[in-house]
Amino acid sequence: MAVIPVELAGRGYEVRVGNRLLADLAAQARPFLRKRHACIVADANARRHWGEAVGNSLSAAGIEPRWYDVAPGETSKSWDSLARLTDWLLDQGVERGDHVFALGGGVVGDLTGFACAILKRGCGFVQLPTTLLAQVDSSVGGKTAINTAAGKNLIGAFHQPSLVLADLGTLGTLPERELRAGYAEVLKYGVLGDRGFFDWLEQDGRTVVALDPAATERAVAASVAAKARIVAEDERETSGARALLNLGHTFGHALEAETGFSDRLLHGEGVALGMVLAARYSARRGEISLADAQRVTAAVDAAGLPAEISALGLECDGRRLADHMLHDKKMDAGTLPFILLRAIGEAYLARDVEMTDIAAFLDEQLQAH
Ligand SMILES: NC(=O)c1ccc[n+]([C@@H]2O[C@H](COP(=O)([O-])OP(=O)(O)OC[C@H]3O[C@@H](n4cnc5c(N)ncnc54)[C@H](O)[C@@H]3O)[C@@H](O)[C@H]2O)c1
Ligand SMILES: O=C(O)C(=O)C[C@@H](O)[C@H](O)[C@H](O)COP(=O)(O)O
Ligand SMILES: [Zn+2]
Repeated sequence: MAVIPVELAGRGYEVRVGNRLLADLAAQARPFLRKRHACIVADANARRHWGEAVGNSLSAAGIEPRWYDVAPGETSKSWDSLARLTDWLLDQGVERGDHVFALGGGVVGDLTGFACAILKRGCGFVQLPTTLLAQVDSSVGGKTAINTAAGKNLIGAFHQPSLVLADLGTLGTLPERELRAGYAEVLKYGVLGDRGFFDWLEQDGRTVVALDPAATERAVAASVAAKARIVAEDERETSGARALLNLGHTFGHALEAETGFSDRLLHGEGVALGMVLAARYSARRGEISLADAQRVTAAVDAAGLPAEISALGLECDGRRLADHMLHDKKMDAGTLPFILLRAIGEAYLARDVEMTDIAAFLDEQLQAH
C-alpha cells in the first residue's frame, strides 16, 4: 500500500492506495467510526459491485451500514440531489463530529463533499473513490460542487476529506470508457508538470488502461502525490499553483456544457480534448513546439480519448463555446486566464488571452479534418 499525505496545517489527511481497502474499511477508517451506524452515500453501480465488501466490513465490526443511493451520472450533481441528500443526512441525525462515507466516482464525491461542507456548517467525510478519475483526482484536494444550468461546478465549497481510501480492486469493475476517461486526468499531471511521467505514459500508458497491477499502482500513486503537492502549496487556488490542475478544463467544461452534461462527453473526455486544444493553442502562440503539441494529441488519441473537436458533431461555433467559458471560476476582473504550455511538463497561467482569439481558434478546430 502507498500512503500519500496531503499536508495542510492542522487538517492534513492520508490518501491510501492499495488493494482490499474496502474489505478492511472498519479497520482503515476506525477513528472516523464513532457510532454504532455509519452513513454511506453510494453511486448505485459502485454499491452494486462493492457495497457488500463495505457492508460486511462494517457489520463484522458491529457497525450498521445505512445506505443512500445516488443515481449514476453527472445530472446527480444538482440542487435537487443535494437537497434530497442533505434531508436524508439530517434524518439520520448526522452531527458535526460524524463522518459520512462517499462510495463512488467524482459525482458522488463532489456531491457528498459539498453536502458535508454545508450540513450543520460542516461535518466530516471520508472518500472511497471507485473510479480511476476519482482515485487520481476528485477524491483529493477538497474541491466539492454541483453544476447549474449556467455551468460546471459553479456552486460549491472547499471542504477537505479526513481520509481517502483508493482501493485499486474497484477499478476491475469499471467500464472501459470510464477507465479511459479517468486516464485523461492521469495524463494531465504529466502534461502540466512532469515530463518524465508523460514520457512513461507515452510508452506504457496502455498498461495502465489494461490495469496491469504495478502500472496502475504507480500511475495512481504518482498522480495523487502530484496533486497532494499542489494542494498543499495552494489549497484554495489563490496563488496560481492550483489553477494548473485546471489544464484542459476551460475548454473541457465548455464542451461539457454544450453537450448538456450528458453521456455524449464524459468529464475526462472533455479534459482530454481540452488538453489537446490547450496544446494546439499554445503552439499557435509560438510557445510549445508543434512537435510537442502533436505528442500530446497522439497520447490522447492512443488512449482512445477524443482528440478532435470536429468529431463531436457539435452544432455550434467558436463564439458559443467561448461564451460558456465566461462562467469559469477563474474569471478575474473580466479576464479569463488560460492554462497553456511552454513545453510538455511546463504549464503556466496566461493572462493575456483574448476571447475573440479563442473563438476564432475554436472555429478553425471545429472545421478542421
Ligand atoms: N473535485 C475535484 O477535484 C474533481 C476532479 C476531477 C473531476 N471531478 C468531477 O468528477 C466527476 C467525474 O467523475 P467520474 O469520472 O468518477 O464519474 P462518475 O462519478 O460519474 O462515475 C463514472 C461511472 O462509473 C460508475 N462506477 C463508479 N464506480 C464504479 C465501479 N467501481 N465499477 C463499475 N462502475 C462504477 C458510475 O456509476 C458512473 O456510471 C465530474 O463531475 C467532475 O467534474 C471533480
Ligand atoms: O483540484 C483541482 O483544483 C482541479 O482543478 C481538478 C480538476 O480535475 C477538477 O475537474 C475540478 O473539479 C475542476 O475545478 P473547477 O474549479 O474548474 O470547477
Ligand atoms: Zn477534472
